[in-house]
Amino acid sequence: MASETRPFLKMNGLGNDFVVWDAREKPLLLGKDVIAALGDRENGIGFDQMITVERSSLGVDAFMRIHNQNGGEVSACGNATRCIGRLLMEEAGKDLVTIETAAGLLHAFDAAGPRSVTVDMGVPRLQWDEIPLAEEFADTRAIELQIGPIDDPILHTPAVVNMGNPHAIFWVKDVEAYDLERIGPLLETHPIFPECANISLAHVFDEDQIRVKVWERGVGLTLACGTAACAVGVAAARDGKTGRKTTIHLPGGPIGIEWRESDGHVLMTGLTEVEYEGEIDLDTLTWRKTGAGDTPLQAGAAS
Ligand SMILES: N[C@@H](CCC[C@H](N)C(=O)O)C(=O)O
Repeated sequence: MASETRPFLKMNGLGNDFVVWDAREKPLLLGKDVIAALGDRENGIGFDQMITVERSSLGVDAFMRIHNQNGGEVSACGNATRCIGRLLMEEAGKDLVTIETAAGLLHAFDAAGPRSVTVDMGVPRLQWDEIPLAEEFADTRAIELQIGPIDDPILHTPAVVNMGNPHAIFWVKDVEAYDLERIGPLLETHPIFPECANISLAHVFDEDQIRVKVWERGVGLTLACGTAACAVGVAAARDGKTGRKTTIHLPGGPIGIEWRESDGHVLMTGLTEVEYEGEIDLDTLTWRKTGAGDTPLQAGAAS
């Protein structure tokens, strides 16, 4: 029997990278172990998330399925929504598309600047049981972690926000002063988070400018996380640390966040990039590059 070869695209949003499959015509079902093997950076293609574009049962532009590098399926990915939004807009020649996700319908539209896309990520959920947390907290701006894995009082009082997925934000003096690779896994799996959580360290360094490092649930350290950027922007404004429009500076670059006053929606704007085209033999999991990606942007062209 002939082996099955499938084309894919490798993309990223500020370094948060994805393998993207088009499964609208031909479904693609991969097991957790296969996804984790493909996501492995040493022996596989290597990615933070695997994104499967499927037909929407609601009749919008597409459904986007998201798997973390460890093979677990999750509901939200901000950077991938911008990347898939760009692909669908280019394909249809439109400047606004609607993407169905497990977390709801999201609208993506062309932002000013080449390859820059804005996504309306909807309304953040802020109640303790919406995060979700394992016990009740009236105020989610700073919850008390009773069992702290780390001997540092600052790391016991995160703000928590759900942006379609759970986020905990630890306000620190300097994000560089912490070994996030060591503390990230302990905080991600803290018993207060029944579904685990994405962990951000954040500090405001100038007016409405926030430096952030993220340990992603099911992935690890990442160059950028769109939903974390949204969650940090919301947590900062809620706390009066910033206004409602912020720039979140991640290791991979800046993301613009607006927590819109009129309707409480969070708008996220940032760059997208096609790295290369590839194809994979699904029987042997051997893969190769088949085409080039975006040409580098001129210095100063990004916005
Ligand atoms: N990289 C993403 C978030 C991906 C999902 C996350 N790791 C989770 O488990 O919730 C983003 O850009 O938002």
